Amino acid sequence: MDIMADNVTSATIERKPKVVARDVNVYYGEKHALKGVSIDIPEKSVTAFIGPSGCGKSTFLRCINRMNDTISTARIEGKIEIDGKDIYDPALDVVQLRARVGMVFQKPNPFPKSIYENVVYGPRIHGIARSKSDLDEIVVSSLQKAGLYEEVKDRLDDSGTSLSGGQQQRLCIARAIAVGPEVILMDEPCSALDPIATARIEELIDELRSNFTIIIVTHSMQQAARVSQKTAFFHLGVLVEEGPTDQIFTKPRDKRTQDYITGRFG
Ligand SMILES: Nc1ncnc2c1ncn2[C@@H]1O[C@H](COP(=O)(O)OP(=O)(O)OP(=O)(O)O)[C@@H](O)[C@H]1O
Repeated sequence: MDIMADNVTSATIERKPKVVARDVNVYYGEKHALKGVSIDIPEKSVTAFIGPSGCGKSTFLRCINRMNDTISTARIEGKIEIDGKDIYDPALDVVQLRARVGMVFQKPNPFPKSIYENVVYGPRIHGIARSKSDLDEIVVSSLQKAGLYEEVKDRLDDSGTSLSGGQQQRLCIARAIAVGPEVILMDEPCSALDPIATARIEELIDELRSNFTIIIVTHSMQQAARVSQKTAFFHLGVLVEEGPTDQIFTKPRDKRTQDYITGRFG
C-alpha cells in the first residue's frame, strides 16, 4: 500500500497558521454563544466551518474581522491573532484590520453604483490608489482574480445590481480583493445562488486559495468537502472537532461529528 498517498496527501500537510484563536468565548448579553474555541487556521488554504443552525459558525467568523464589535450586546473573551499579532489589541486600527480581513456575505450586496465604482470604493477610502490609471489597473486585476472581467469588461459603467446573482457575488469578491486582503471570510456565499453559479464560485475559491487564506461558513457538507482542506465542526457553541477535511468526512473522531455528517441531525 502507498502509505504516502494514504496518510500524507497534500491536503493533510498543514500550512503555517495565519489565524490563531485561543479559548474564544462570545456572549450576546446573557447568552453564551461561543464556548472556548481554539483553532489554527492555515494560511493560503480553505477552512470550512460546518454545523447545525445556531451553533456559532457565523459568530466565530465575525470575531476574525471584529464585525461583532458592531453588535452592542456582543462581548468577546480569549485571544485571536493574525500573523502572531493580537487583533483585539486596543491600539489596533479596526478599519485597517477589515482591509486585511475581507468579508463576503450570504446575499450578494453590491453597492447601487457602477461595477467600476464597486471595485474602487475600498481602494479609494483606504488611500491605496488615487490616480485614475492606478484605479483602472485595480479594477481589471480584481475583476480578473474574481473571474468576472471577461463578462463585464465592456460594461464597467453599468450598475452592479444589474448583474446576475452569481455575477454579483463575484463582484463582491472582486470588491473584497481590491484592497489587497490576506484573509477572506465567506459567510455562506452560495446560499442565494443556483447550482451553476455555485459551481463557478467554488472554482473561484479553489483558484483564490493560492493567494489568500479563506474561511467559509457553509451549510452544505458537499461544498465543505469540495472546497476546503480543513474543516471545523461546531455544535451548540462548541468547536467539537477540526482536522483535514478528508479525515473529518471519512473518519470523524467524535460521535456528534459522525451523526452530523451522516445526516442524523442538523
Ligand atoms: N446579534 C445577536 N444577538 C443575540 N444573539 C445572537 C446574535 N447573533 C447570533 N445570536 C445567537 O448566537 C447563536 C449562534 O448564532 P450564529 O449566527 O453564530 O450561528 P450559525 O451557526 O452561524 O447559524 P446559521 O447556520 O443559522 O447561520 C444562536 O443561538 C443565535 O441565536
